[in-house]
Amino acid sequence: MTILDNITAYKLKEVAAKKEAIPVRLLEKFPLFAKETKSLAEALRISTTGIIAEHKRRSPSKSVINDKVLLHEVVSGYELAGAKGISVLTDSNFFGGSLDDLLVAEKTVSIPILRKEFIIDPYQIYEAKAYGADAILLIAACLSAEELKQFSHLAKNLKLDVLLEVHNSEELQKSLLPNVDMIGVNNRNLKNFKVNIETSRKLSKEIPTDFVKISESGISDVETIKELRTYGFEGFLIGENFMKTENPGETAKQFIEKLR
Ligand SMILES: O=P(O)(O)OC[C@@H](O)[C@@H](O)c1c[nH]c2ccccc12
Repeated sequence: MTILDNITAYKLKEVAAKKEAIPVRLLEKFPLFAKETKSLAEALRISTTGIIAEHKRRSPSKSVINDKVLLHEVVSGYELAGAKGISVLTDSNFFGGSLDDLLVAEKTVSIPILRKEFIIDPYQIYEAKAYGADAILLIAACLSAEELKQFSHLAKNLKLDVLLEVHNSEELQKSLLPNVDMIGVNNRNLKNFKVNIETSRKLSKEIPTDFVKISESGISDVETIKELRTYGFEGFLIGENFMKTENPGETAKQFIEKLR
């Protein structure tokens, strides 16, 4: 069993319980369900820096990253720093996040927000919308080609942007779908947590230009970003490098200034 298998097995149980507590027809009545969403893909396309800054308290690979800072201070700091999108981890069991985090982020910033979650059921896409997300993450390693198709179609119907995450060519081949806006190459292998930026360089050539290319995980210096831009990447998802410091917003600000 890999950690990803553990997480998805846990998610199946979690989602079954949630569906009982708040069925989709109730989610559809949440005030934020009617909110007009903002496109993360568009925001990245017109940006010269392209940073998506992530709020992440802990992770299975690093345990605690930062549980002292307040989410609203982190995300407002990220926005002020010039981030083009905010990623909020909503998984509680493995990452210490919650849907309340998403609500607080939505109240705090006006840039697009990505719900970072292990989505294994369409229910979670309705939930993302009800709690104020503008975009969702789909992970090719957790889903079949048919599920990727169905889930991205549903997200588009709900006016949510789709970031589809891949880690190898095989996953990429089933991910080039019409309702996908952004392809994210995860430099971290979710099966063993090893980080290798080469994954982005290698897969970049196989991603058609109609998708916004995003490089995710393990990015800690601006030189890497400048280099990855030459491979066509327009978005860069950064969590730990900001979160591990006392003032993530300030760290992001100094980082983004060096990119301008
Ligand atoms: O903290 P990092 O190494 O900068 O990585 C951020 C982000 O890419 C990472 O948290 C992530 C990428 N894909 C995921 C899927 C699930 C949970 C987390 C992730």
